[in-house]
Amino acid sequence: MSTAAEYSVRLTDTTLRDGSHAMSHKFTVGHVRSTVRALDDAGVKVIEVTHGDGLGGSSFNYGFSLTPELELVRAAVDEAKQAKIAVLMLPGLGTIHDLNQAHEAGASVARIATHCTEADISIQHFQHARKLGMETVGFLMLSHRVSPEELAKQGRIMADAGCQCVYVVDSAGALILEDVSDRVSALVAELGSDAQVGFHGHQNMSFGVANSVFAVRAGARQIDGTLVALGAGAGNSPTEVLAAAFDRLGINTGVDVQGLMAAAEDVVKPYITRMPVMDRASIMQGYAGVYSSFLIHAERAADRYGVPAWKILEEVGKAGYVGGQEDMIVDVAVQLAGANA
Ligand SMILES: CC[C@H](O)CC(=O)C(=O)O
Ligand SMILES: [Mn+2]
Repeated sequence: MSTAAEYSVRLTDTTLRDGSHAMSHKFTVGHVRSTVRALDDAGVKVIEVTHGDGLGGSSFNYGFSLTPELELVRAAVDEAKQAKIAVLMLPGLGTIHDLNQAHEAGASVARIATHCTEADISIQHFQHARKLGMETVGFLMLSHRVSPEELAKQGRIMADAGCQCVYVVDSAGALILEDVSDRVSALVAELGSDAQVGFHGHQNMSFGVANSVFAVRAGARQIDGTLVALGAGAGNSPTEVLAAAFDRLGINTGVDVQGLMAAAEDVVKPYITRMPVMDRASIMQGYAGVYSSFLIHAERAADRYGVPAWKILEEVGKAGYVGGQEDMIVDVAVQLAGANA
């Protein structure tokens, strides 16, 4: 293992994508411009801007965006002086057509996300993004659901398709320390120089930053965060804390730590309508291994059917539902309400 001073890591900020879940997809062009300006000035190299569920996510099932996402992407591209603008896409929810439009709007990084056992559905999207000249990142979501060895095999599928960095995505905030480093190490061993490895953490059990340190020490070279932890579930690893902690550990990120603290405090905090919190429902997501973006859906179902959100999420965890099965949350709530009656 190398010493901390040898590490160099690229931070990707996804306040304007994962944070969209916590904002009920109500970002405005003004939010995007002020956030991109602050992140760009602080030296963050990649800024993700999309509906919380990726390109094409604005829908009845996932929640409608207040502002069309291409308008937000264009504003971000216009505002950024040095940062690349990234978009996220889940094959099936978004299509190649959406990717083309995002590219035309100026996005230069394509982040393609699949469930951790379904990497094969991303092949044509990586191939296409590379043809467009975009940088590519692969998201293996709910990474806690499979062993490090299985995750590495899925990463190999993405890398062979043209993915340049495969992420261990802790969508449920369920991974704890060595759970992360074991997965990152397995991917690093499998991918070698074919692709980098990244880590995307959630705070449901408060491990986002510590897990990111473990990821870096195991060889991850791209790390995600959001300002003020704004994101699904109890939120993401806070970018400003990642920057400060990495700086103290001698992990080079090239960002302005004070600038990010100011961005969090003065730019993002004032517009947050719902602060990410570790409460019974979000902690249950980490504990039971439930997709973080299910939180708001579970809270709505809880209000409607009179059963606690944490209980719905506990049952959703037992059932093992994955992203895309949001409608099953209502089903679980109805069952619980029926059992209570
Ligand atoms: C839209 C997919 C999801 O929110 C991606 C992600 O950030 C995660 O799985 O944590
Ligand atoms: Mn996330």
